Amino acid sequence: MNKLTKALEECRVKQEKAFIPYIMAGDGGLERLKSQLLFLENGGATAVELGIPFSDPVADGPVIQQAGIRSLEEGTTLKAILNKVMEIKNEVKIPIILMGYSNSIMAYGLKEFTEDCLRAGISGCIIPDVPIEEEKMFSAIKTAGIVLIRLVTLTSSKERITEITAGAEGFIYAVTVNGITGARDGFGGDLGGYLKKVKELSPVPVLAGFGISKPEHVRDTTQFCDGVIVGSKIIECFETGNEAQINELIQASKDLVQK
Ligand SMILES: O=P(O)(O)OC[C@@H](O)[C@@H](O)c1c[nH]c2ccccc12
Repeated sequence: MNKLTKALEECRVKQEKAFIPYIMAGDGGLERLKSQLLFLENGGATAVELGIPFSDPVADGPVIQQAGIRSLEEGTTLKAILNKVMEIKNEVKIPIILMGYSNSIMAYGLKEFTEDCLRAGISGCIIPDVPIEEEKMFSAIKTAGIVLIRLVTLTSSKERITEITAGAEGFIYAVTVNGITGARDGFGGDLGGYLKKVKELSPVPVLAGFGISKPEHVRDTTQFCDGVIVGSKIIECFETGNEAQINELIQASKDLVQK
């Protein structure tokens, strides 16, 4: 079974919510990657979403854009990221999901990308600018047993959510805001209703992401779904040396909540 799917299944059995932190590969240099991944693994994260820095990141807010710029200035390339993951894969056990825009993968070459991902033990990919209609172009990734994570948004209709969740693998990424990534104080609208709707339709776990930055956000959202993804806040904590706050966020996902 795919390592990510297995980790999510273990959360379900333990009645815990999944917690997936996002970090930008190469932010602070790729030498930092191993210690960051091990810190997150030891803190109890379920998996890690590892960002590929890109010059034109359409969905990224200021914190992630800046992290991407720092990483590019370090000279980080997708090749170097995959080589680094390959090098540390026996020490880092946590499933890794690569997150990047389609251009980076196309430029690398799909076949070579898939082979290198397999060698590096990558469990999943998130390619947010690829709608399901174009997923076929990336089917080599799926065929290799690496899950392609699909996203739904607040503006997706019930019909669209039904199409997206049918045949979904790994988990469904339920975007919780209309906008770009970044910490926010709270969420508008009927977030609970939206997450419940996605959960009802999805055959795989549903994880909420975008704007989650406080333990109460984690608790508020996980009442209605199977876990969370936190990016900007994690990047900020690593940058300011406030790692304790990362552990608090992860712990919030382990507080048992009644569904
Ligand atoms: O940073 P936030 O608001 O906590 O959101 C998670 C997000 O950063 C991460 O999953 C992500 C980074 N870039 C993306 C682009 C599209 C979808 C998701 C992402």
